[in-house]
Amino acid sequence: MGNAVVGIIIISDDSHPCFLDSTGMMSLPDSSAQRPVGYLQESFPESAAQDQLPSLLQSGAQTVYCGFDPTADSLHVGNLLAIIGLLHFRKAGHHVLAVLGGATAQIGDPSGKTSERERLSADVVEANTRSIRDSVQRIFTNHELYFHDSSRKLGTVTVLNNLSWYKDRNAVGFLSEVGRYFRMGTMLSRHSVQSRLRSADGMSLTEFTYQVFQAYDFYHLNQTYGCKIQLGGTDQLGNLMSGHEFIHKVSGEEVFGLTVPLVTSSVGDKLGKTAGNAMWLNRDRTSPFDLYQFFLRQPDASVEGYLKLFTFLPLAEVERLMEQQREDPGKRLAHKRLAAEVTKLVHGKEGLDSAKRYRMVSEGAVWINHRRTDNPEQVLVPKHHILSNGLTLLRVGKRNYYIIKWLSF
Ligand SMILES: N[C@@H](Cc1ccc(O)cc1)C(=O)O
Repeated sequence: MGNAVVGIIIISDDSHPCFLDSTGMMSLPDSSAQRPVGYLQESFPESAAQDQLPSLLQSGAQTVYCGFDPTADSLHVGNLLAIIGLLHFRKAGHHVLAVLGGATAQIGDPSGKTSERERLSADVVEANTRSIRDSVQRIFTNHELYFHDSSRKLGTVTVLNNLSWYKDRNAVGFLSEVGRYFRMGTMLSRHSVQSRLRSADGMSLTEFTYQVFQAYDFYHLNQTYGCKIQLGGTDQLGNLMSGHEFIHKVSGEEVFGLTVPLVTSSVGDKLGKTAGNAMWLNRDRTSPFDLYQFFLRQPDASVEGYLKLFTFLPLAEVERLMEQQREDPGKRLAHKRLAAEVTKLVHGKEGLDSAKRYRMVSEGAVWINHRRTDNPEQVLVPKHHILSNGLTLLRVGKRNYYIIKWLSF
């Protein structure tokens, strides 16, 4: 299977998801609220793109899942697109499962990695899982609060940890029951395996078995929640295929895998991972201000695409913004809107407000003790900014003066 877009799913605002073909043609007559954004890159099986999947989605509320391995204590901007994918499904009335890989993070997914990552202890994974669970839940709540039209019924959200269905299993039972459905030839043919086998370090048995666990997760969710659709980044295609084949062999049921595109910057870097500086979704790693600035700084050529992918703005609104941007590019209205929408989704209204407050600082609209400052990291550092009389003079913009009286200094 190549990288061609084989089908683009549109999850409309009116609870009637419809399917697009690769030319972007929509199959539902009322297109006003829909977003032909090329959201889903590939579907598996490929043939399902045109008919089985659209009819499944239109037959009633489905359960869709996406997994995230807690290999760090925060997700990053690259994961956001998959979360937004789940949110689109939810918006269209489908139920979504966000699976945190408390078990799979201990195995380590070789997909898209050039070398094996260091083993993570169960304790570290558990702490990471807690932190990621909080932020994923916050994003779902922010979406509900700020981006959802309450007249429409949202699907449910369930956050799960795959450790819960592995912790009581033993290795002998698992291999004896599940392992025999997996054929070595097929497993070896996966791109993630092939590329690693060719590398100098090769691949451990632990990593090699990763696809079995992700396939079993899909099976478990299919049995427990009737889940028939798994969403993942493009590097997940092999794991999605393993799940599809496994479920088909065990139960004869047809399930589907969908991938969201890997977003790269205009110079081809993975978005948010430039020069090793990941843009994290947890605010103690990347502040709302830095996240806001990151989107504000995106090149002009990317902003329209990002507005479609990372925000829930109706397409007509995106077009209007781009029109205004073309009329007065210096105002960077489209960038500001993009930055605001993403910051609000990730950090809520309070996070956005704090990002904007700091923006005033970085634009040089803040004076401390008559000195203009433009570094948000250096605003009100007690050692530097408290005058000998225990006061600090603060000016924000042209007219807002404040006297801060410090109770202890
Ligand atoms: N393998 C996925 C995460 C994942 C984990 C468990 C799953 O069941 C599904 C997906 C990734 O690395 O992005």
